[in-house]
Amino acid sequence: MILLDGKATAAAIRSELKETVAAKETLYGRKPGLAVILVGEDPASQVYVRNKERACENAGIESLAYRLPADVTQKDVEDLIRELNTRDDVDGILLQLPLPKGLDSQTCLDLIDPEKDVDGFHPVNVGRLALGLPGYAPCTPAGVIELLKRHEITTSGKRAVIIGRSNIVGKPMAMMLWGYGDFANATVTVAHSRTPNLKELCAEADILVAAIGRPHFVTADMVKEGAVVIDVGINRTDNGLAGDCDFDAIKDKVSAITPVPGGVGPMTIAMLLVNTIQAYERHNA
Ligand SMILES: Nc1nc2c(c(=O)[nH]1)N[C@@H](CN(C=O)c1ccc(C(=O)N[C@@H](CCC(=O)O)C(=O)O)cc1)CN2
Ligand SMILES: [Mg+2]
Repeated sequence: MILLDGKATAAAIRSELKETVAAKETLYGRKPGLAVILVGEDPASQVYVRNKERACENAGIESLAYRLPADVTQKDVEDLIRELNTRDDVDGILLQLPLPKGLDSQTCLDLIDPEKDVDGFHPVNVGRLALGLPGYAPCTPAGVIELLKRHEITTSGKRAVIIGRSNIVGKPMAMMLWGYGDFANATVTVAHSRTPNLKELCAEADILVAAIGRPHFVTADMVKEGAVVIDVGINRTDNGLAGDCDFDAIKDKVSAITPVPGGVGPMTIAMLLVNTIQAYERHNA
């Protein structure tokens, strides 16, 4: 069994990026800039934003954090995005999700300049991904692809099952597994809470991606012998962080598996840096 160590892989990517940034900074005369908007006090979001700021700092990216109170108006968030769109020192803009109740995240995401949309959530970038055009891919599924690539796991001709159909993970993951650059060509099924015979379906998967948000949902009987299992779940339980997969029960059955923590999560942040540097290069082109 190969442990798909996202923490180590992300660290390797981050150190490669640090060199790229140092070289580009000399060329362009300024550091890349990432604006991060965090609204409210959600504890998990605070952790992720802090980790993003730290990762930026280590890579030589200027991070500009905007921490807004939970009772901020929709208009104030929108005005901030409009201002960041015009700023020359800001290459990437990200709005940490979820937003507190009462704020409309899609309206905010729609306002982000697609060229600065390093999360890949703007409809233009979603469309570009669907069409196989250059753009920004969402960081979590992009991190999964990068983790597979760096472990020389191919997907061509394989059967992939994704559990979960979110805009952040399930939908873009499907698009990327069936065709993303020179990678992919999997046959993809997107399953969800109303999929009949879910266990049997999952048990046919060569690649199983769990992104359903339920601790230890994927049990040994749902996993094919020798499958590659990608656990995207990060569930906070009384016993600490738990993935969507029952790691201990399935680890001896699989050929490769991501741990939680230390799997897909750190890759998400590494891919955010990749997208930000890409935005910086395009901005300076
Ligand atoms: N604007 C965005 N919002 C959200 C995204 C996103 O990509 N863009 N994804 C998730 C949260 N997320 C990044 O924002 C994220 C989640 C988890 C991790 C991570 O490194 N997890 C660690 C565990 C850390 C912990 O919780 O203690 C791990 O898995 O090892 C990074 C980023 C939703 N919102
Ligand atoms: Mg991200």
